[in-house]
This record gives sequence, C-alpha cells and structure tokens, in this order.
Amino acid sequence: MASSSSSAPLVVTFVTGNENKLKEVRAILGADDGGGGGGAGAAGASDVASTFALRSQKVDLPELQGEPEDIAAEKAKLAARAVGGPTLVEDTSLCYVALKGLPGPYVKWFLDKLGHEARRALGLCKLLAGYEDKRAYAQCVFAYAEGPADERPRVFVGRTDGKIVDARGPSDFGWDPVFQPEGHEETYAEMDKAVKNSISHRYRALEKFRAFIVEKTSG
Ligand SMILES: O=c1nc[nH]c2c1ncn2[C@H]1C[C@H](O)[C@@H](COP(=O)(O)OP(=O)(O)OP(=O)(O)O)O1
Ligand SMILES: [Mg+2]
Repeated sequence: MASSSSSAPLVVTFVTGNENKLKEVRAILGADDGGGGGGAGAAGASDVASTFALRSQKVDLPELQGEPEDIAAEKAKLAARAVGGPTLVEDTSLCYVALKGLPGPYVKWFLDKLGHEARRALGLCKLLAGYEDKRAYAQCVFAYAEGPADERPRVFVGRTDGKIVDARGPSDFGWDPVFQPEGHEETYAEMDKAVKNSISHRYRALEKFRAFIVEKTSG
C-alpha cells in the first residue's frame, strides 16, 4: 500500500487553537506523536500513517459567519497562507433541532458567554427550556487546502445525532457534558475517550478525510 513511487509521506499541517481537538484528531487518525490518547482510531489507521504525517500549528484564525462548510473552507484558505503547504482545519457546530440548527457554528460564543463548567453548563440546556424537543446534533466540518493557492478546499462533514441534557461528567472539553449521543446512556464527557472517538462527529468526518488521503497517496 505504501506508494511504490518516489514520494515521501504527504505532510499535512492541522491548524487549530484548540488542544482538545488536536488530541482527538491524532487519536482518531492514529497519528499520535506520543502526546497520549492514541488507540481509538486504530482500525485502518496504518494505511494513513504510512503515507501521511500530521504536523500541527496553533494559529487563531478569524472565522467568517455563515454556513459551516463555507466557514471551514475559508478557514482552510487563511490557514494555508500561514502554513505554505497542505493544510487541514476543522470547524465544529452544535445544532439544536428546535432552534433550526442554532447555535451551530456560533456555539463557541454561546459557551463562552453562557458557561459550560459544572452547573454553568445549565446555560446551554436552559436555551431549550421553552421547547420539548431536546434533539441536537454535533457536526464537524474538516477542510483541506492543497496549499496557499487552493481556492476551493475540499470539505468533509461528519455528524452525530443526540440530545441536550443537564451537564454530566468532567468539563474538560467544551460542551461535552451536555451532549448525549443517540444510543448511549452517557454524555460525551462521561464516556471513555476511545468510545467518543469511535462514534463522534469528528470521527465520522475524519473517516471521509482518511479515505480521501488514502486515495490521493496511493499509486
Ligand atoms: O467534540 C467536542 N466536544 C465538545 N466541545 C467541542 C468539541 N469540538 C469543539 N468543541 C467546542 C470548542 C469551541 O468552543 C466550539 C467550536 O468552535 P471552533 O471554532 O470549531 O473551535 P475552536 O475555536 O476552539 O478551535 P479552532 O482554532 O480549531 O477554530 O465547540
Ligand atoms: Mg474557532
């Protein structure tokens, strides 16, 4: 499977200001550099690992307003200018069905203002107090730019359905305590990281990115 031709591994730089995202991406892609947390994405990881290397760079990027795919693609273009080579970014949304998809890509600001730790997570639940429908979905959009001149980055969308509950579990990553994925009794925060990384919005999007990279780097 390692391409027989001259090519060295494709080095892709994942640009994010969020350490928790980076940890999950490394764990899911099996591109763990020793920073811990690997394992969950073991199945199928080696086909990527042999042809592809992930670096990371911390850049705080301005984010466009609008549809999640456009936000991610715009982010990738800006990031690729800073990196000067193949660049991966992602943008995460938390979408309430009763609120027609809001807060969506703006969840970061809702979380910052309404709080998320322990009982402060109430803020994200209280938003739904007037609605019976507690359904929500978590969505990740990865965008990959070949380089600074790439005007049309590829996007990969992954979505996990669930519902918004009163906060349960450790509050080390964003809104994990208030999101309970369908088919599970635990919130993202309560479950083992390996379980989250096998069902998450991020995992589902990265499976598509993985397939793209495998195809791109083979033959
Ligand atoms: O799996 C997750 N579980 C819980 N919370 C999460 C997750 N993934 C992102 N989040 C939070 C981080 C931020 O408050 C917002 C997304 O905003 P978003 O702009 O994509 O992330 P960010 O600004 O932290 O990092 P980046 O530098 O990659 O844009 O949801
Ligand atoms: Mg951001």
